[in-house]
Amino acid sequence: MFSFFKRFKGSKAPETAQDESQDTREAVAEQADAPAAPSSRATSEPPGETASGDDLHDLSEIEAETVLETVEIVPPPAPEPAAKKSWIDRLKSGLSKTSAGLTGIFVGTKIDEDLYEELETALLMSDAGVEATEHLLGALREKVRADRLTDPMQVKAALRTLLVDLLKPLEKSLMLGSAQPLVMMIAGVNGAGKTTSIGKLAKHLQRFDQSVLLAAGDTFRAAAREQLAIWGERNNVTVVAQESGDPAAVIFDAVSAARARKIDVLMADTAGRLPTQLHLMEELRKVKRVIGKALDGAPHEVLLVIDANTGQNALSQVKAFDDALQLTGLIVTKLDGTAKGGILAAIARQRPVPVYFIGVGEKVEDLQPFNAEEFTDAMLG
Ligand SMILES: Nc1nc2c(ncn2[C@@H]2O[C@H](COP(=O)(O)OP(=O)(O)OP(=O)(O)O)[C@@H](O)[C@H]2O)c(=O)[nH]1
Repeated sequence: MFSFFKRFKGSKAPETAQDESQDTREAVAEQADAPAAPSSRATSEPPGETASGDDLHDLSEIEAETVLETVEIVPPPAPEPAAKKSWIDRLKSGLSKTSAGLTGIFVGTKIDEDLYEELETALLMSDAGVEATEHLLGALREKVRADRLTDPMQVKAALRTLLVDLLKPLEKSLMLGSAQPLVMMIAGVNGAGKTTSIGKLAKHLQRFDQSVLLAAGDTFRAAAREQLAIWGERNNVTVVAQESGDPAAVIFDAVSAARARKIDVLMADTAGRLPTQLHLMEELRKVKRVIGKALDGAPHEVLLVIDANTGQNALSQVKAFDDALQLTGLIVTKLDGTAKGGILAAIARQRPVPVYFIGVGEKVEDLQPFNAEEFTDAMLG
């Protein structure tokens, strides 16, 4: 069982350190009026004690010296009653277009060049890309030889192992509690699913007793701001928004508000943009810099949302946004109804940025943590 999120666990900080941290918070809060002013103190905050989750870890048991360890917290919450199908079922049906090309290959056949050729075509059609496809086929041929496999279903099992090995490094749980607020900046091209994913994630975080604040950093599209504001109202999540202006200023204000209100997680939406729009990419870099001025060490997470339908183009997006922003994670949306689920193999091979969540639909429970084994099983049928 994998965890939905992980919680950062550190020692109960000594009183003095807490006081210092408070001073630091106040000092930086004062800078909120001057967004351009450089941070005068480079103190990183000790992990804040979150109001929630105390039932899971008794902090008093932790030794005085700083011990940093990660702890798996509760598994994904039970799906809402309306969601009849389990996550695995939904993942499988979501990925059915991707798996359609791969599942039949191993049935009623023998291990020969035709089998490898068919597999190569299917992997390329799933947008796994040339590099990952060559890597998988080369390793598979080697394994068939070394293990003297004779049954095509054994070859399928070997492929499963290789695919899991390839995808495993992408598996990572989002860590909560390493900072308060934990600041997450979310970027992506237009329509990738940023705003919707932020909404879903906010709901998940609330279920884990995390207080959430949203920053409507998409100042470009009024409708996007309104979409987030309406969503926030309905779900009792505060949204910091401004009529117009600089996204960096909006997000700076939001970070200050999150600090003042002792919010657990701040998610900052940004306007969609193409990596080729260099001035807009520069704007994103500025947003990131300004967040760092509002809070040392922030943003703690820089997430890129990619639409799986865009296949190999999504890989280019990962590379470009990673070069510009040093991404910490990905959210891969719209895996339902795409035949291009193999794109995760391409990402694993060419730019292995961790995949925190995958989306297979529009409902809250359709966004879940990425698990390499589950994903491989759904992909191979
Ligand atoms: N089928 C499906 N649709 C999704 C998924 N994730 C998001 N969507 C839909 O994709 C559309 C675009 O989502 P948004 O969240 O508005 O995308 P955005 O990146 O914020 O778009 P911009 O604000 O234009 O940059 C919406 O209709 C969402 O419901 C998913 O996993 N599966």
